[in-house]
Amino acid sequence: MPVEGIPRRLSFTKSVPSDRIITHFPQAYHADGTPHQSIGFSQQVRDACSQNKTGTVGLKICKAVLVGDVAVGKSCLVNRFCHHTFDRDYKATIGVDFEVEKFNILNVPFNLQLWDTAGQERFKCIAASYYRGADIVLVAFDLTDIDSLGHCLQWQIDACKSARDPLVFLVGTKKDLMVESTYAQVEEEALRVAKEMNAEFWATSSKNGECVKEFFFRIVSLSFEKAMKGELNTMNDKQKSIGNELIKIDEPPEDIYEKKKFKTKCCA
Ligand SMILES: Nc1nc2c(ncn2[C@@H]2O[C@H](COP(=O)(O)OP(=O)(O)OP(=O)(O)O)[C@@H](O)[C@H]2O)c(=O)[nH]1
Repeated sequence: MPVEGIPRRLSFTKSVPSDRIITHFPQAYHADGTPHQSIGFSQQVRDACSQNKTGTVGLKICKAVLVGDVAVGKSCLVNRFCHHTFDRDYKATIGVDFEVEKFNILNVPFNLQLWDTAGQERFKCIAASYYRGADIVLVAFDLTDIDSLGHCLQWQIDACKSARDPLVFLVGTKKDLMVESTYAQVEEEALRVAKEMNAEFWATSSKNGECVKEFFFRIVSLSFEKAMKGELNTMNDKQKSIGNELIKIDEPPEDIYEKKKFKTKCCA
């Protein structure tokens, strides 16, 4: 099925499952919990996608690392999104696990590489070696454990050390275990921490799936928009430098004038 409003000529949709096609910009979880104010893909990005001027974006893999305290629910979050499963038994992650998810955004292929790291102290060294070059840092905490929220800033600092100006998200897990009144208090504190981290806040449940798909669609869409804008800037810079080269070629080099002057002088 072609995506509505998007040309048929590209058939990337075929290699991507139908539930990984993004045609609309997903909204933030909480209006006060995000540093990203845009409510849609920019016109510049939409135009580039519809004209198939996407450069190398479709070939790149966007790297996301998921960090946070032990047993906050990182692996469950990944498994809910990638495999639609939930395991109530705790199995510690040894070092790291990773998944690759293929998306189609505005008819452009976009790949997400998701690194699920171990929260246990003894694996921290191994896990940290996978932070390098991350485009996205996801810091998870357990909504029922306020201490895990308190450690998020440090997780962010550690993960961002070797990342490349990443988008940062603060994600609360196990929302199904919260009663409304307690949740409201935790959310207030989480919004404060998110602001301090310049991160976008989300609250999810891997048990019942609440907001899990929306969360991943949001991170991948923001990342796509950022990658596209970077690519368009690079393409503009290249065009400008080609333009400058042409101007240089049009103008005769200075020494031609010098030779002419010399000739005139000799003939006179
Ligand atoms: N009720 C409920 N339990 C959850 C949820 N997410 C995770 N859990 C439980 O929390 C425990 C830990 O989950 P994991 O996903 O293994 O935690 P982790 O953060 O990956 O742990 P490490 O790999 O040790 O860092 C498991 O017993 C899960 O079943 C959730 O959304 N709701």
